[in-house]
Amino acid sequence: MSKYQHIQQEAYEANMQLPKLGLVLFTFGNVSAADRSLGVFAIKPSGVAYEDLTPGKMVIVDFEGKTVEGDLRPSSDTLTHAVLYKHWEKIGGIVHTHSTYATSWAQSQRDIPIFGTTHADYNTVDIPCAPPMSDEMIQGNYEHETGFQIMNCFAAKGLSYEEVEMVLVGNHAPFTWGKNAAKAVHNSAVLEQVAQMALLTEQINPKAPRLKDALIRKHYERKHGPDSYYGQ
Ligand SMILES: O=C(CO)[C@@H](O)[C@@H](O)COP(=O)(O)O
Repeated sequence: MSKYQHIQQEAYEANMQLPKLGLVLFTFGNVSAADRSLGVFAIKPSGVAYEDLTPGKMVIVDFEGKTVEGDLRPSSDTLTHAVLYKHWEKIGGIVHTHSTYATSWAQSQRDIPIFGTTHADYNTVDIPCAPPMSDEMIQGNYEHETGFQIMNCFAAKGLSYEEVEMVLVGNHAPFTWGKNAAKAVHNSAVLEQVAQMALLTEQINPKAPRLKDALIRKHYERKHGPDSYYGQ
């Protein structure tokens, strides 16, 4: 019996939500669940179909990206997860998908504008898109650099990972996170819905106005409590 079975179970259950929510095709995407007291996370094995997953197949990795337990190869995005766990100390779960609408915004290299209250319930800012990798980063370790691509974007925009729990990686696809894997999966589903609504909004009315800040504040604080608004 693995001493990591608790996070293997958490990661397994969260991974199995991705196809149920329509967020992945085939073996796309991956979810991880961390145990900070042990300094490790459990992550989906690379290239394994969701229907073939079991809790025991989740690979245990430390925050340096080194496999601690497991015979299967961890997800190809493992180093991105490891960088974020190492530097963003409050997150307990991370999701990466190639969900259609969020990925289309990521490929367009645009932030998702805040057009409505669905978005405002979860974020008071446009959902950020991290600029594509520099030539120098591309020559480096791609998955490792993706973690820094995300953190550099948040630093440049003055965003807190504890307030905004989602990002589009330019020319790639979305990553979301949260206090645990289930919350990160919830954020991935919300991101995909908001991305689809925003695309349709712009198609219906290319001049659709952004939501007024006063209404963003009202909606966000209704859900997250007074003085929780952090603005654009
Ligand atoms: O981002 C990508 C590919 O661009 C990955 O999420 C996707 O292919 C899934 O890879 P893994 O099976 O997790 O190694």
